[in-house]
Amino acid sequence: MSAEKEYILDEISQHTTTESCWLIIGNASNGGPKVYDVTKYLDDHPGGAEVMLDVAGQDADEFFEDIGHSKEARAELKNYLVGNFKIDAATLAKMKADAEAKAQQKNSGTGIMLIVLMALFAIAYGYYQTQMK
Ligand code: HEM
Repeated sequence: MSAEKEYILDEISQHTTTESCWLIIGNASNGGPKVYDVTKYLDDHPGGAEVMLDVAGQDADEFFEDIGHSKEARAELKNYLVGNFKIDAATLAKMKADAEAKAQQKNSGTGIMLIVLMALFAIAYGYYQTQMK
């Protein structure tokens, strides 16, 4: 079996037009990010060419998943596979930083929730105490 071709972001990001439109789709849950040349599919896409051109040359996985594409759409996708997305050191570092920033946001969100919950509990307890007297 020949090894699948690998592309780095620098190369993928050149393909952003109706002449040549590439997308990165895929994540850890479905075999990893892969590169698709969807140029020929632009006019056939039921969601229109514009949405695909908006994310051309980039990681479009989140957009692709958010729409909730059907099984048929996922099968169609396979026809346009050109290779794997090779994450270079700079992209990996950026993805790590983004993930950490997101995780931190989540944590601070949980922290605030905890404080609000404790405050509510304190009020409820105070109320309970006054009612018991
Ligand atoms: C090669 C990649 C893609 C394929 C093969 C594909 C295929 C399809 C298909 C078959 C549908 C019809 C509904 C369904 O069967 O799920 C659809 C709808 C749609 N797609 Fe895609 N799609 C691709 C990429 C994308 C991307 C990257 C976006 C967004 C950035 C997108 C946005 C949409 C939207 C907005 C609709 C319309 C949904 C609706 O009307 O409810 N698609 N796509």
